[in-house]
Amino acid sequence: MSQPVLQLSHAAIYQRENLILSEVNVTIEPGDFVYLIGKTGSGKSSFMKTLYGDLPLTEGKGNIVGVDLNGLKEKNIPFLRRKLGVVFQDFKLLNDRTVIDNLKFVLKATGWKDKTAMEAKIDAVLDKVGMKSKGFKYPYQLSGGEQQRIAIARALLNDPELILADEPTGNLDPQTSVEVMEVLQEINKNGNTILMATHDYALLLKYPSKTLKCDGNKVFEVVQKTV
Ligand SMILES: Nc1ncnc2c1ncn2[C@@H]1O[C@H](COP(=O)(O)OP(=O)(O)OP(=O)(O)O)[C@@H](O)[C@H]1O
Repeated sequence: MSQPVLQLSHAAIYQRENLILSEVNVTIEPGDFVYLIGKTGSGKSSFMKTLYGDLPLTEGKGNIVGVDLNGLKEKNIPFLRRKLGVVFQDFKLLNDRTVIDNLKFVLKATGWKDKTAMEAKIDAVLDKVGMKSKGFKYPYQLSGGEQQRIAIARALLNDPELILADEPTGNLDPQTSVEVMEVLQEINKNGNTILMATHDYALLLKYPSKTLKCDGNKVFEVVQKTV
């Protein structure tokens, strides 16, 4: 049996002294595609931030990609982030350099040295998101959907055990959202585990999958009606 990529038990999530979510019990297995839904302010981002070490886990137990979230030290956060791929609503690409240089920047920052290996990896991740021909563009020369595909490529660079996507389609129109979702579905089919926070119910209906809901300070699994 393989280990879950995420296991939270009796976890509580705080923003400073404010309790946002309590009694959180969540398990994600390798290969899963899991949605995290809930109204604005229900705690989706706080949940995600706890998982990538931006908020400390002070109550309950948490293990993600083999890293213990309890007492996670500042100096171990880069190690955790290397094992995760994080995708944000606002892409967070560096506008002063090309797509290839954005990706190279991350590889160098995570210890890659071999130029040929870096080029091959960049080529491979751009291919996965259908953006091989756009490597020489600057982010501002790309559409929102294309920028998000580059952000997904960036998340794939270090072969993450889990991809955390926080409202990845939040800034995109419905058609572009579907295109980005197709990319996420494809990489999930190829074996990547994905947790995606969203409030886009149209996507949930179109691509049904295991769904967790934040509501009333709790997280629980909801069963989707497939029509
Ligand atoms: N930095 C912060 N300091 C204090 N409270 C915060 C902070 N960030 C968020 N909160 C509070 O935590 C609660 C949960 O917010 P969070 O951003 O996790 O919700 P969300 O479900 O992601 O909402 P949205 O869909 O709008 O992003 C809200 O009540 C919010 O006001």
